[in-house]
Parts: sequence; C-alpha cells; structure tokens
Amino acid sequence: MLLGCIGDDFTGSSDLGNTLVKQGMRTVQYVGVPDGPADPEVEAGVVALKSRSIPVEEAVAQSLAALEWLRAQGCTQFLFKYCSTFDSTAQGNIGPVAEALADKLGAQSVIFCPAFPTTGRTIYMGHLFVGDRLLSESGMENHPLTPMTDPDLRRVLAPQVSGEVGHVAAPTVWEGPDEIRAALEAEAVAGRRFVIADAIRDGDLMAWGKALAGVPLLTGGSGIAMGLPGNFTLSGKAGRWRGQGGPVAALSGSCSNATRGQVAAHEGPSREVTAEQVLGGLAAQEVADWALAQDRMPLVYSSAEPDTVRAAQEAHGREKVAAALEGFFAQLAKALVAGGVTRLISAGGETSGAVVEALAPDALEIGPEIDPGVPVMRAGEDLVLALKSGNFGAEDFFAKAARVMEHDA
Ligand SMILES: Nc1ncnc2c1ncn2[C@@H]1O[C@H](COP(=O)(O)OP(=O)(O)OP(=O)(O)O)[C@@H](O)[C@H]1O
Ligand SMILES: O=C(O)[C@@H](O)C(=O)CO
Repeated sequence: MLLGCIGDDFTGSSDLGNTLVKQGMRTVQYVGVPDGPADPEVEAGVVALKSRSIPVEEAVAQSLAALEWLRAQGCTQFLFKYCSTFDSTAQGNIGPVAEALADKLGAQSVIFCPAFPTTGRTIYMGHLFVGDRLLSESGMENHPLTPMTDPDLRRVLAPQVSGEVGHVAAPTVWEGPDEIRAALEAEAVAGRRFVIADAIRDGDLMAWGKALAGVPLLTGGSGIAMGLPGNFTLSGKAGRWRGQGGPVAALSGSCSNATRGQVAAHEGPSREVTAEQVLGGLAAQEVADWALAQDRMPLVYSSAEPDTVRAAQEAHGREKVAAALEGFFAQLAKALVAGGVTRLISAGGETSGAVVEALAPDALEIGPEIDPGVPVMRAGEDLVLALKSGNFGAEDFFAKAARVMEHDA
C-alpha cells in the first residue's frame, strides 16, 4: 500500500475512494481499522471512521490507530480526509486530529485544503465558498451537528490547533509547484506549521498534488487527492466491476439542502419518519415491512427543514435525537437487507456511517461514479451501496443511483 487515508466519515471516505480510483489507483475503503493485513494489491487504503462529531479525544485515538495500521501496510504518505465544507466545531475535530497525526509523523508543514471545485467548493484568500456563496451563507450555517458560521478557514482552524495558522494564497498556487513549496517552507520558517491552501480549480489541486510529493501528511477534501496518484508508480491494473440487480431501497437522514431537494423529487413511494416517532419507539421492522412491500423503489426519510430540526433538538437534545435517528436507520438497513434488498442507497454522512456499521462489511470495493463524489460500492457478494454526502448529487440522485448500481463496468 502506498497512500494511507483516514476519512472522518463514511460517505466522505467513499468520495475520496472515488477520486483515487478515477486517477488510476487501486483503492479499498475499510470500515474502521481492520484487524488483519490488507490485500497486497491495494495501492490506496481508506480507513473510514465515524469521527467527525464524536468527542475530540476519541477522534484522535481512532485516527492514530488508523495511522498505525496504515503504516504497518507500508504507506509512505498519509491523507486525512474531512468534509469539503470543513465541518467542525470550535473544538475540532479537524485541527486536533491533524495535529496528532502531524506529531506522530514528525510533519513540519501540513496543509488544509477542503476545495472540491467540481461540486462548487473553492478556497480563495483563505475563504471557503460553496458555489457563489460564502460557506456561512450556503446553508451550512444551519447544519444540525456542525453549523459553519465563519467562511474564513484561518479563523475556523486557529482555535483548533497550536500556533498561528498560515496561508498559501491563490496567486502563489498559480505560479506552480516550486513556488508552492517555497511558500510552504516560508510559512514553516515563520512558525506556521498548519496552512490553509487556496484552490479554485482542478488545475490548482493538481499543482498542489505535485508540490506535495513525498510529504508525510496532508489534509483536505477529496479534491486534494486528485494530484497525488501521479506521484506514485502504479500497477495500472484496473479491477472489473460487477453490477448488481435486485430489490432497491433508499434511506435519508440528511437534512442538507441538496438531499431535501432529492427527497422532494423522488417519484416512487416515500415515507417520512419524524424524530418524535423514532424517539417514541417506532419499530424499524414495521417500516422495513412497508418498504419491502412496495413495487417501486421506496424512500424512507427523516430529512426535514432547519426549523423542524431545531425544534426537535431543543425539545430532546441534539445528541439524543441524532442517536435515536441513526439507531433507527441502522436497524432499518439491517431489516431491509435481511428482507432481500441488494441495492441500498443512503443519504447523509452520519446516517450512512450508522448504516454501514450495522451492515458491518469488512471492506468496500469502489465502483463507478453516480454523481461527483458518490461512487457505487460493493459491500458483499449480493449487496451494493451508494453512500451520498448530504450536499452531493443531482435532483434525480436516487433514481440515477439505482440505475448505475445495476451496470457492469
Ligand atoms: N427529522 C429530524 N429532526 C431532527 N434532526 C434530524 C432529523 N433528521 C435528521 N436529523 C439530524 O441530522 C443529522 C444529519 O446528519 P447526516 O450526516 O446524516 O447528514 P448530512 O449532514 O446532510 O450529511 P453530510 O455529513 O454527508 O454532509 C442526523 O445525524 C440527525 O442528527
Ligand atoms: O467532502 C465532502 O463534501 C464529502 O465527502 C463529505 O465528507 C460530506 O460529509
């Protein structure tokens, strides 16, 4: 294994896997830290954690365990993958995890680059944009778990790490890899070890990739991985992908803008479950039985408007609501697969994490892309999954995912 990646959620990890596969790297996503050694043919390993919204110490401990396993597989470079919208609280977990990994690896300079231009995430002068909006006006200010109210990533990161935060601005990036390296060195000499990296287009990410050849650690969204495979000697052996037919179902616990649009656009049978119903003991098996009885793809969703989410959180507490809903979707996924579902679509990072942990596959093979950032993945002999990050995918995502899952590639 050459490149070792640690993802702070499951959908985000599949987004990264998708980028690496598209750039020709044989990539496998692992569900948590594996017990045994990896298949020696794997060139990039993505250890998917569910560490974005857990207490800082736990996120650090899990990430260090992932690092240790990836090092044992022979990796020489490590990538910490978080959300392209830099989802974190004032405590972390992005900064503390990155700093712990940097300390372990003795990294003198570490970049933070959540840019993913294909999906509209760009960083200019240290500020993160989503399309033509600043992060703080993009809908992310209403996120149920990690509301993002400041678009200046230097200010967001500062309280999460030791020392002053540095910056390499776009005009330097446009000068190319040598100038980027020189700018990073200057930041390190000035005592700024953690550096926000501007990037507004794929070419910028490719330049960053070249500049970062051989550095022990980098951090960012899936975009920053675009330029890395080119730094390694790869086998070029692409695995064949086998599509999967059979019963299909979609689940959504995501309240992000894009998901809410996809839920509204879903043409098949759909059933809403509310936080109150789930906290009141709604049985996952009953909802699974409803879903399994449908002729067309059923959608079960808790996706709701920010006001509804806020009201539920104020009434019952944020953690309690999240745990109840995630537990419900986890049980529902198990019941659906036990009932014969072979194609399962799940929207939302936390939701998908709970779903995948419940299904407990050891590793996920990365297949074709459905929409930018979302691949199909094989989780078993007769089971494929599509894990969609909240803000990814076109309006017809659920129908498109069901179609793409069927085809060989
Ligand atoms: N009806 C609801 N009422 C209150 N909270 C809800 C409701 N539905 C979902 N939530 C909360 O919203 C969270 C959504 O998180 P999730 O990570 O699954 O989606 P997302 O944030 O859109 O996705 P991503 O992290 O990929 O951007 C859930 O963990 C849950 O806590
Ligand atoms: O980077 C992204 O936006 C996604 O992969 C993700 O992590 C959202 O949860």
